[in-house]
This record gives sequence, structure tokens and C-alpha cells, in this order.
Amino acid sequence: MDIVYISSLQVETVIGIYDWEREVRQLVTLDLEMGTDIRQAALTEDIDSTLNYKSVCDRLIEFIQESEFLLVETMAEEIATLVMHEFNVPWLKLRLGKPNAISQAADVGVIIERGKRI
Ligand SMILES: Nc1nc2c(c(=O)[nH]1)N=C([C@H](O)[C@@H](O)CO)CN2
Repeated sequence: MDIVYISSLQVETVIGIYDWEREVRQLVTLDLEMGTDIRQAALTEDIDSTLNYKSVCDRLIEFIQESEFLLVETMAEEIATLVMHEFNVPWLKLRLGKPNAISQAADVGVIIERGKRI
């Protein structure tokens, strides 16, 4: 299995359980690894033969900017489902961080792995 990845994608959104968090936009960061097979694209240099990381980034930015989740857990699950269904990804690992949530911590968040490696 090969991997197409996105590192440190940064998007501002409404997220959080406290009242004040429903009134502001906060930064979330994503590291995403997506299982795929790059061999056909490597042979042909055809962007349509591979998982286009720009298309994934554009879709995730749009989705996250429009969302209003309470928990990072829910956002992570919804992102995983979107990527697997819309981009035909059989396996992924996602790290979703909320770097400004805890002033004494560099970052907090969740890491999830979904699907099967092929
Ligand atoms: N496991 C989680 N813990 C917490 C979350 C969360 O989404 N998942 N969220 C908060 C608050 O919204 C926090 O980010 C505000 O400081 C607290 N704990």
C-alpha cells in the first residue's frame, strides 16, 4: 500500500463545548495519511490516475469551514467518512489538533485510523 499525505492543513472553524466557543472561530490542524496505489500514476503521469491531494484539501477546507462541531472526535469521524466515501480511500490515519485550546499545551486532539490497509 502506498500513501498520499497532507501535513499541517490549517482551517478556522466553530468548534467546542463551551458557550464562548460557539461565538468565535478557532484553528484546527490536520495531518492525513491516505492509503492508495500510486503505480499507475507513476507510469502515466496522469493526475486522474491518482488521489489528487489538492482536491482533498479543497474539499476538507470547505467542509471544515462550514461545520460547527462540539467535539474534535465528531469532526474527526465525519472527515474520515467523507474522505473514504468521496475519494474512494480504503484506509486512512487522521490526526486532528486544536492547537490553541489549552494555553499550557502545544496541541491537543485525536488520532484515528479507519478502514483496511490493502
Ligand atoms: N476529548 C476531548 N476533550 C475536550 C474537547 C474535545 O473536543 N474532545 N473539547 C474541549 C473544549 O471544547 C476545549 O477545546 C476548550 O478549551 C475540552 N475537552
